[in-house]
Amino acid sequence: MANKEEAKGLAALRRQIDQLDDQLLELLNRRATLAMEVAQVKQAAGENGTFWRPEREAEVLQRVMARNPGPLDSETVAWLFRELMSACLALERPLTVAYLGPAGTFTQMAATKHFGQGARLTPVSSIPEVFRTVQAGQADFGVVPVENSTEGSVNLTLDHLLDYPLKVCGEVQLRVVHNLVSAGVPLADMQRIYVHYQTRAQCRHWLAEHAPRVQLVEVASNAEAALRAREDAAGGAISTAAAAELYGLRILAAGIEDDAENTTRFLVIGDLDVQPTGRDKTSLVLSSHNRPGSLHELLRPLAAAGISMTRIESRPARRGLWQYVFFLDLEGHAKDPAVAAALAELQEKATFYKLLGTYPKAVI
Ligand SMILES: O=C(O)C(=O)C[C@]1(C(=O)O)C=C[C@@H](O)C=C1
Repeated sequence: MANKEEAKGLAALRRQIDQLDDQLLELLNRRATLAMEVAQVKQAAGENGTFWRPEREAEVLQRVMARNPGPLDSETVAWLFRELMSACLALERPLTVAYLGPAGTFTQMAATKHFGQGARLTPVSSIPEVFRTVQAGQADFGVVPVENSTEGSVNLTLDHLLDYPLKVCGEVQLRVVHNLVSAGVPLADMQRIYVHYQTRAQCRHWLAEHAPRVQLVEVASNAEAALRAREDAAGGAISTAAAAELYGLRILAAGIEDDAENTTRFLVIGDLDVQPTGRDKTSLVLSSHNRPGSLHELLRPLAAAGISMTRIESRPARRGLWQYVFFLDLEGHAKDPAVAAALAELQEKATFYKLLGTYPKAVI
């Protein structure tokens, strides 16, 4: 009897869900039709580049997160709307995105997080290759890792930002979870672990405690580590859960990164000027005279204008001995009047100055 009642209750609820789904379907397609009209407006205005508008997407996400009454949490709502916009954009004009592959890397996860499932993602073999592919017009945008909360900067990305005329059009933050995986061999019998150098550094303590005598073999990416372990009956890998699933490996230990907050920040690179949203960041690179106090003096306009610097990183300039360039991230958009004035002053004082990009802060 109770079961019959339960079935009746369930059927009634499901009828209501079906009704709402019909309404949602209608609304989703009405929204998609509007996005197609937006495409016509862009075309009529003579736009022939990408139709992607990161500032508008950030605004939509912030708006729905702020208005979300629950019980869905705001991050989930933002994920849903990200996918919705991705699907709408694919109807306007599909977007192509090159990322540091192979499939199953954190960079792929970051690219999907930022562009959604509607974008056509292409794995390429290295960070320089991402830059080259975008510069050659073979992809609209590229996604590369730039810094990790445990391990610091990805120098190859910084050096290429300096060398290429591409712009930073966005940032993506991703919680990075590492796993010990294998095709079957348990840790006790493992002779080798394939691991990317950044990952190795992020799991240093775990490896010292759990695998002190296992040989560590360095590979070019987290996904390659999984691929190598698949071919090696005595080898394991540290890799992503996505790569383990993709390549048919077992997860032996999950979440083995030393810092439970371990996060990587990625940059979107391309040839697009992104408009202000009110919650933006600006990235630039500069150098100063090699004199005591000159860096302090160079950065004074920022402090004077109350602009907060979220990051500063020095790298050898690779021209001249002990010459350095400084990578800076600031709060605000380069078009915000206070930021624009401070940047003009910086540019005047610096011996070298390059604006890398000005873009919305990561929303999710
Ligand atoms: O507003 C636009 O410019 C659109 O193209 C519409 C839309 C959306 O679906 O809301 C789609 C893609 C853009 O990246 C931003 C927003």
